[in-house]
Amino acid sequence: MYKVLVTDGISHTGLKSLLDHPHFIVDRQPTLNTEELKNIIGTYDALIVRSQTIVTEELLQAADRLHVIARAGVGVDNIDVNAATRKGIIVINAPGANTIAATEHTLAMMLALARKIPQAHQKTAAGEWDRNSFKGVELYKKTLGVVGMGKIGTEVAKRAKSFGMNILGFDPYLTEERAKKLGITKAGLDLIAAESDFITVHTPLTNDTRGIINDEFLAKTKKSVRIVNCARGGLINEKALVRAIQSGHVAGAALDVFEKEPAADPELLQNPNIIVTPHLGASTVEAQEKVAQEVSKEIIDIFETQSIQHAVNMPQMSGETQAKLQPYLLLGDQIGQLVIQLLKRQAPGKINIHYYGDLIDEDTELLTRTLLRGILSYHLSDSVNLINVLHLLKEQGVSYNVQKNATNKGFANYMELSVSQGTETARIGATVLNGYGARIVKINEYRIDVKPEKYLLYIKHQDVPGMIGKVGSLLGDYQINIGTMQVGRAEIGGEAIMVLTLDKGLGAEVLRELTHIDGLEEAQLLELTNMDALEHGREEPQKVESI
Ligand SMILES: NC(=O)c1ccc[n+]([C@@H]2O[C@H](COP(=O)([O-])OP(=O)(O)OC[C@H]3O[C@@H](n4cnc5c(N)ncnc54)[C@H](O)[C@@H]3O)[C@@H](O)[C@H]2O)c1
Ligand SMILES: O=C(O)CC[C@@H](O)C(=O)O
Repeated sequence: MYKVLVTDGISHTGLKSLLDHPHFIVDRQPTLNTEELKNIIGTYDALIVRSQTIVTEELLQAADRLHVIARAGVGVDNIDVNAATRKGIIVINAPGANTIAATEHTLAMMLALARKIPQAHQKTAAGEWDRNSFKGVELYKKTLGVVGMGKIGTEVAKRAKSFGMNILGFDPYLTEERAKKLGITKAGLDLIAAESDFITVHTPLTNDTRGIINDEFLAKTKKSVRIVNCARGGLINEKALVRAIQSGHVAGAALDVFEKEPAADPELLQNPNIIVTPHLGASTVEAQEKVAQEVSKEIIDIFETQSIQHAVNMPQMSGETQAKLQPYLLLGDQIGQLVIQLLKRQAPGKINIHYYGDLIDEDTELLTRTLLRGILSYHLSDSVNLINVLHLLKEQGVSYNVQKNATNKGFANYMELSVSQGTETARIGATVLNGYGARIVKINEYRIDVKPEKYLLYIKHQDVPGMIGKVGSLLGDYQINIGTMQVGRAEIGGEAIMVLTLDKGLGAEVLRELTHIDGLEEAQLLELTNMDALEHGREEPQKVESI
């Protein structure tokens, strides 16, 4: 059973798939304080939060079992993602599930700002019939500057166009072609400042975007500009905004998000030209159901099938790419494990990965992480996973290099992994053969054809007659059944290797006896101890013996 802790107000209906699932226990605790959360987090496998719960490094230190943190929404700025990554915890979100809600809230705020609706409502509700103080402005034929043309920015732009607005869009990823298709103008920040009657921000809060609307920017804006922020507090420098409104340069602002939440600054909250909502952008029945549904489904997928779609600390890939890469991922983990054993269990110093043939057209980042995890897992066991593997490599001072090559090395797809320490290098080449499955086709400089199995006996020997018989007979004496046997040699009569798949493992005694055979130089049992786990998603510690 997996235990899931749900903090913050998350839609009950949206959590249904988790609540009904026989493998999950869901615990809803929306009112925990930091200390209470820290005291109980150690017993949970997954945590679902909205924006209120702050997931700090300190909290994560107590999260011994935590495998997934799910943000039922988009922004993950309430989660210390780096600390989660270091701990190997997957952080997922639900991008897109609240796009429409946030878009509609932005438009509602823009219209309310233009027509002073909250101010008019307040006075009218208080019994005053004032038809003179609330003359607004129209959106029609006005220019809207959209900073951040991602999902929400784009939807806002589309809807604002239907009001007859001219749209200027700024986003490093906005191409001329997409701008043209949307019927908007691709602009820089300076043009947005100079031309816009309304400006709305829709970027995440990053080092680059913090204070993107500041004194300097506001000084370049048109007089009477109106500003909307339904993205993240901190994108607008609040002090600068208040100054610009007080001076009469900026006509007003509509804010759903604040530098500090809950917002308390009276200069903002009591300013007659600023309208505010308490971070309600995503607060619709539909959006809340959808974010909860999406993260629930993904949590089930992660624990039940290891498929991850929306991790913010993992490479993203489509389901189609994931399905295509699946056989390579399994093989990648296996050759990662084997290559480090071939290096005689030394810690890796340098790792080289080469992809050839069909693989060069795929997004191989996840495959690379899988290979690297296979290597590191020998020494670090299950503390290494696809999330923290790059961090751990860096921490261990291990460098890795990935190259893609269009030549096919005789196979439709081929990957080669080499690991070095000092002057020693171990190398494995592998492929997935259409209709036949995974094969190891190279070990060091020797060509071979071996299907990866749980127990592989690797023997280095002189290429002399009788060697196969002697090895077979000794293993027979110990009741060790041989599944397959493959030999590879560089030249007749020179050095050669033999790789046998065995039905069971063998101990140091057998290995020692093998090395007593004349002409047999080295015998090593290579063991893939997580074969079952790889297929079913659990990992077990590894054990290897060699002589
Ligand atoms: N108020 C709410 O309740 C609410 C609800 C949903 C989302 N949000 C917030 O809205 C924002 C946008 O969400 P989204 O789903 O559209 O995200 P998104 O990732 O689809 O889009 C963000 C866009 O910002 C762009 N960007 C990044 N840095 C930039 C920069 N320096 N200048 C210009 N553009 C830059 C990116 O290229 C990207 O296209 C996020 O901050 C999100 O957290 C708020
Ligand atoms: O959970 C919320 O209500 C806030 C959501 C929003 O800020 C987001 O980034 O998705």
